Amino acid sequence: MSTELAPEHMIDVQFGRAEQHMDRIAPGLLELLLAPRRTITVNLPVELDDGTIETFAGYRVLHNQLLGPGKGGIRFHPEVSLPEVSALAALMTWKCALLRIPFGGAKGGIACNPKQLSERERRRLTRRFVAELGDNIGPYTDIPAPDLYTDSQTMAWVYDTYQALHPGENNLPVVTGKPLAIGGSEGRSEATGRGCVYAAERLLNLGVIPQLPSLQGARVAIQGYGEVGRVAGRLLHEHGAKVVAVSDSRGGVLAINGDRLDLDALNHHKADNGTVVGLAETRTITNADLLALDCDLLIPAALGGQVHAGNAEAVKAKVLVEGANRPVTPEADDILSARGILVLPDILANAGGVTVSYYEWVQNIEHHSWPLDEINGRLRSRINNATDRVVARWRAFTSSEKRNGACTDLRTAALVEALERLAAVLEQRGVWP
Ligand SMILES: NC(=O)C1=CN([C@@H]2O[C@H](COP(=O)(O)OP(=O)(O)OC[C@H]3O[C@@H](n4cnc5c(N)ncnc54)[C@H](OP(=O)(O)O)[C@@H]3O)[C@@H](O)[C@H]2O)C=CC1
Ligand SMILES: O=C(O)CCC(=O)C(=O)O
Repeated sequence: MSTELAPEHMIDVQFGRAEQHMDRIAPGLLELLLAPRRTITVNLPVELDDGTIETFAGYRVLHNQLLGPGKGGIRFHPEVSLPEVSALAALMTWKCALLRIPFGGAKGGIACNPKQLSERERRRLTRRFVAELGDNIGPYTDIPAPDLYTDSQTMAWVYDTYQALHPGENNLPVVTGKPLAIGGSEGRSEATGRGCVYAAERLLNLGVIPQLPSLQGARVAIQGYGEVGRVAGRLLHEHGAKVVAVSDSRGGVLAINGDRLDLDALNHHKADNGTVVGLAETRTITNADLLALDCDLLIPAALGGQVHAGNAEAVKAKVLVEGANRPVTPEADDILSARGILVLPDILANAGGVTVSYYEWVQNIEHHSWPLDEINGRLRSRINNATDRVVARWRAFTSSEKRNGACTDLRTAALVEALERLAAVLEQRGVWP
């Protein structure tokens, strides 16, 4: 892997860029906001359906608990590694601080190919992972949730395994993103895609791109057609935008004549064929083509490191909305910024998921459930508030900071906003003893 794509490089550079704007906190304490508090590696022997045993590596990183229990998803993917999970855990700390959610950051993952495992194998793998983690997760210490290639069913297995090991307690808040019947929240499965749309809408409404004042008529391309990309596409369509192209791991489709895709037909096609490729009235394109399409909004909603120094010059969108975690490298950030292309950063754009996870956690503790309208209303006001603060800080970056070469993009503004909150809490709490 090139240095540019290394997860620790991305996080270090992003953090360093924010640090240049912060003078209130001692350097030693600032480092505490970068380094993970605890990393766990477990080896998970699992019996496959054919009776053979395979051992999988699993990771859980607790990055920081300054604001509350660690919080973050569990992903299943062949490229899961400890550096990647650590970087994603740091993003969770910064995301929760930015959204003013009383959680710290954490992340987990298992290096596996979920598409080659049966449902029973994935269930055994999940149960073994939770059993190995033991008391290193808990309702008030470290709370998992869904991420790439995990879903509400996976979270039901997490809950059930933890509950079996800790009988007699209210363990519902140990994991979020559960099915509704097992203490899940209304709106959680849609929340990340919905949050992307709310953040993008607010950004445009704040007038940051005069020639694109709203989502109405905006041409959108989406990389990744899973939980995040699919929901973002549908809601953008409902807001009057035109989804012209989407992709998944097998390739992409572009509406013929640049017209909008028929999303109902697309969903049926994906359900029947396992891919978006081959939808009627479309032209097949590659993922590389999709990232370079002439459109207003580009939403990377799949893997990290997709927009990099090698392809950032080809991007033609006016705004990138980071549905995925860390899809744009720092080197690409520089290129996009120099070309006047805005990047709505992951810690804001995809924060809808953890926001509604927080609501699920509160509902579980209160033994209560809130209606969907209330959840979506709370989500919208929290995303709007965070977007307003990020844009205000971005606008306040002075010309002297720009002259001195400090990074003054939306990502840096969001990170400074998050780190200043963490730094203030760190100072108030004091360093033990
Ligand atoms: N779920 C959540 O609540 C949150 C998710 N995120 C981030 O959003 C991103 C997507 O997550 P989510 O939607 O939940 O995941 P899903 O597993 O539901 O969907 C992932 C999608 O990405 C596609 N994909 C995988 N590999 C590639 C590739 N190489 N090129 C193009 N597309 C690819 C998949 O294709 P295929 O369908 O062919 O497998 C699938 O359509 C991740 O980065 C995740 O960390 C961030 C915050 C919260
Ligand atoms: O919902 C959550 O708690 C975390 C979601 C997540 O992993 C993320 O925002 O990247």
